[in-house]
Amino acid sequence: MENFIKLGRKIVAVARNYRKHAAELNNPVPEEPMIFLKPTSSYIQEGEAIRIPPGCNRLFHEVELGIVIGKRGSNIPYNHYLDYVYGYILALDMTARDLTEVGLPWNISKGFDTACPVSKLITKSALGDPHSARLWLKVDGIMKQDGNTSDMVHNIPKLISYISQFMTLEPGDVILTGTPDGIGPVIANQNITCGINDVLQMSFNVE
Ligand SMILES: CC(=O)CC(=O)C(=O)O
Ligand SMILES: [Mg+2]
Repeated sequence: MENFIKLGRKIVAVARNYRKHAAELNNPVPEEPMIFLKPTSSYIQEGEAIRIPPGCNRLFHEVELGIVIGKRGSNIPYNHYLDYVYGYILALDMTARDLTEVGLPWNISKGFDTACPVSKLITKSALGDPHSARLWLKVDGIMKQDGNTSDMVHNIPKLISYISQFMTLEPGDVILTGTPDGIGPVIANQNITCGINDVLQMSFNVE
């Protein structure tokens, strides 16, 4: 499972899961988790660059905690969620915001090649409490996002139990848990560095 990318399973992403982020976009906070999919062809790892998709003039960063699923399951009970978590990753849900604003679906605006930069796997023990993890992101060294997973509207057991009512979760699937506030634009030749607690940092250039 260290190599969740090679397994090529699905990326399930959660939208508007932090109140301040929903507010910065003037969006309502959904009562139930709001889910979309990103294709696994959008994965990149450190050493690869983020590429601005054709027609995009407002590419935005979103730093997120990702959950890597370790066991197949559907209708997973809330209290059993941890049995299905293999580990975690730090991820970017890169978003072509001008394409998102054209309307739904978000397949291209959030699914273009390079739209999902990810870290290597973080073990459960290395992360500690996933509901108390600092997520931060800097663009060219300037802090833009500085949030904490304690502010998630729908927590990890809720996300796993909710999603698995509709989609069987499989080993290697990744759930992106939504972004805290502070999202903003990046342009070519800028650098994004982000981190989670003192556990891990990663860095990507925009091409
Ligand atoms: C509209 C969005 O970008 C929603 C999203 O991806 C989020 O993390 O919130
Ligand atoms: Mg997102």
